[in-house]
Amino acid sequence: MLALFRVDPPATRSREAKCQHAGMSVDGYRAMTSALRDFLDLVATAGPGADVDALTTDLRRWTDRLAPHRVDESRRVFGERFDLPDRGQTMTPLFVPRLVTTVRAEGVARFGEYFLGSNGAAHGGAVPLLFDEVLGHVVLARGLRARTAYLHTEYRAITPIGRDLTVRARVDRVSGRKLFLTAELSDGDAVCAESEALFVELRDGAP
Ligand SMILES: CCCCCCCCCCCCCC(=O)SCCNC(=O)CCNC(=O)[C@H](O)C(C)(C)COP(=O)(O)OP(=O)(O)OC[C@H]1O[C@@H](n2cnc3c(N)ncnc32)[C@H](O)[C@@H]1OP(=O)(O)O
Repeated sequence: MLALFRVDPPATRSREAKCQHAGMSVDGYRAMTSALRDFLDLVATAGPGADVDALTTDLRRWTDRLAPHRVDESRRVFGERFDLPDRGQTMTPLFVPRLVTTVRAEGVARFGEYFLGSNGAAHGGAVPLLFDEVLGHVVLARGLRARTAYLHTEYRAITPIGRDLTVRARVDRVSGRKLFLTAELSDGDAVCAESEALFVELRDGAP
């Protein structure tokens, strides 16, 4: 999981600068992570006939191409593209925000095949991953540096793979540095999962 950082104009500028420095256009980076999501979904769905040896050779070649570009965390782009709906990362299920305010967030979520647990249901660990992401949007919109202290998830029904789902999150209560939030994931009228979380605003100097 990631720590949250204040989103303000200087931070945004530095993120844009990171991409320019890396020679990555806005559209180019978006297309790359989208292609990577598609690839991961297809890896997950591949049957025994897939040409695994050739793919492994190709993948190894791409890995070797990327290896010299490794940079320290402060200069990385993955997950730092706050101008893109998925932050330019593939670690979490897709979340496309429709609305993000300081008190709530709402959007469309989709679990690709990559997140399958079994029998059409998303992996149980992927559901809180989505909630943490969505709640993170609300906390970030408040301009806070905060971290998840707990995230309790109740699984009400299976979370289906490959469908557009609705996810909603809200701030229920604030007490000093503590933010109590709740979130809900639904498939049409059916609630798939609910979550209660505590985010704690970091003390000055906390890593
Ligand atoms: C443009 C928009 C883009 C949006 C992008 C979105 C990006 C999304 C990115 C994804 C986002 C992902 C985000 C992530 O995933 S963040 C990564 C996952 N989380 C962590 O790694 C956190 C690890 N833990 C810590 O760092 C510390 O323990 C924290 C910072 C949480 C508190 O340590 P700190 O030393 O600061 O505080 P304190 O210990 O004095 O406690 C303070 C108060 O809190 C209460 N308390 C603490 N813990 C618990 C607990 N477990 N249950 C109940 N209560 C708890 C405590 O009793 C006390 O209450 P009170 O006595 O004051 O009443």
